[in-house]
Amino acid sequence: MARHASPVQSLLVDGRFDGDVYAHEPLSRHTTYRIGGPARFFVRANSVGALTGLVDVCAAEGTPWVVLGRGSNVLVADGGFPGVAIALGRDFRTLRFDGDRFVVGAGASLSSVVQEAFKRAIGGFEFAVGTPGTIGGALRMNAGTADEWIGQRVVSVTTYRPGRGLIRRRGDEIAWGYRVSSFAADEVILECELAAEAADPYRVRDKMEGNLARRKGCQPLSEPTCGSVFKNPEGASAGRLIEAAGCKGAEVGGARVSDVHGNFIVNRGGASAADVRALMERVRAAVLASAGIELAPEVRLLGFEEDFPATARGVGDVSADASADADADGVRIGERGRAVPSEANAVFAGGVDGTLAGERWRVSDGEGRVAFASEEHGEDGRRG
Ligand SMILES: NC(=O)C1=CN([C@@H]2O[C@H](COP(=O)(O)OP(=O)(O)OC[C@H]3O[C@@H](n4cnc5c(N)ncnc54)[C@H](OP(=O)(O)O)[C@@H]3O)[C@@H](O)[C@H]2O)C=CC1
Ligand SMILES: C=C(O[C@H]1[C@H](O)[C@@H](CO)O[C@H](OP(=O)(O)OP(=O)(O)OC[C@H]2O[C@@H](n3ccc(=O)[nH]c3=O)[C@H](O)[C@@H]2O)[C@@H]1NC(C)=O)C(=O)O
Repeated sequence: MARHASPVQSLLVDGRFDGDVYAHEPLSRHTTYRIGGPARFFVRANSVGALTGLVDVCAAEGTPWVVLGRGSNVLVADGGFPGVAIALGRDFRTLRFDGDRFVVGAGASLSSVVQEAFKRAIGGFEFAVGTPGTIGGALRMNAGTADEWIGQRVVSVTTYRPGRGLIRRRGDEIAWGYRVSSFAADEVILECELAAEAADPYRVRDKMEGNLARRKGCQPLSEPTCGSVFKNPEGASAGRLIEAAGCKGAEVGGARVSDVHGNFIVNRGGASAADVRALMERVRAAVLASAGIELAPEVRLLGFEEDFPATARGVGDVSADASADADADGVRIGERGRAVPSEANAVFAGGVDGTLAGERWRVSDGEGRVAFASEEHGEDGRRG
């Protein structure tokens, strides 16, 4: 080990760290856009202990870190990300049916839940058919359509926040808005329970087939994209505005505004992040000029030095975004439950036992700090 290794490096090069560690890993390998420069470290954390130990060390050391799902809604800068990009491995990929609910690890794919619901004739997940990404990403973004979103199905979510520990909230204690939720910026979603209600299997199948056919008809699903680039402005459609502004087919380098759907920018092969970003700016300016509407990005930008203009309010800070929206627009968020300070929701504080990622664990003190009762993994996530 290098003499001057930082605590983060020491942890990651330790052979007992429960996960896979890649130094200078190109994030283009981990995004659906196939775009993005290297992360200083790309880490697949396989257990709760490994994950919490890692984010604690990053937070203490001031090393930037981010949690990625399938990279389906992110544009990573060509220069990469100078910190630790964390993906959720083994223990976070679980999916269990528990009578009236699914218990799902945040690293499981959204589509695995949709398929399991289909097999068991459970309704309420048909809207997500064909939607990429993990459950963690879906909860963070409150994935969905205009009428249905994942937050509606949430019974509870368990998260980890450095300095606060494990937090479990009921679904109605979380603010769910349009493509936004009230989790704090440094909160990692670990696991959730989703309501599973029996439904007519034929209706489930028909609804899924209808949604998939509609999506195939109007989205460039076979090309590398990040899904919708911009959020729909209140009462309007970003795709329609972009088409009306004459931007369909516009290109910068290898990036092109899809001919199929105006709100998709496709990587035609070899597009750089700078190409996509420049095209986003061009589209934003064109819509502002033609319709007087400022489009805000739905895609998350990672590793860029300058914020995209419309993200100036709380970049990457969904909780700031959500509470601001909740105040400004009680209909979209407020009526579905306001965010409650996380301290009030640390239901496991005080030593209450629970299960997480299939292991028994408990919280050791009233501060919400975690200590694992698990025999398999120690407190710092290293194999015993
Ligand atoms: N309808 C559609 O066709 C499409 C929908 N999508 C949706 O976009 C979302 C992207 O999912 P995915 O590819 O997994 O995510 P990404 O890898 O794209 O990550 C996007 C952001 O999600 C947050 N995130 C991901 N996992 C976690 C976690 N466990 N805990 C906390 N935050 C997390 C991070 O936000 P932060 O930076 O704030 O930490 C991250 O920057 C999904 O909801 C997907 O369904 C994406 C493309 C198309
Ligand atoms: C793709 C994503 O989510 C999608 C999700 O798949 C679909 C499924 O209902 O609904 C949203 O798209 P959307 O609002 O663009 O839905 P669409 O039905 O395709 O378009 C809305 C309206 O705009 C029109 N439209 C769309 C594109 C276009 O180039 N021109 C146009 O006129 C359509 O004809 C339709 O009347 C989500 N996008 C946003 C920003 O909310 C994503 O999150 O990444």
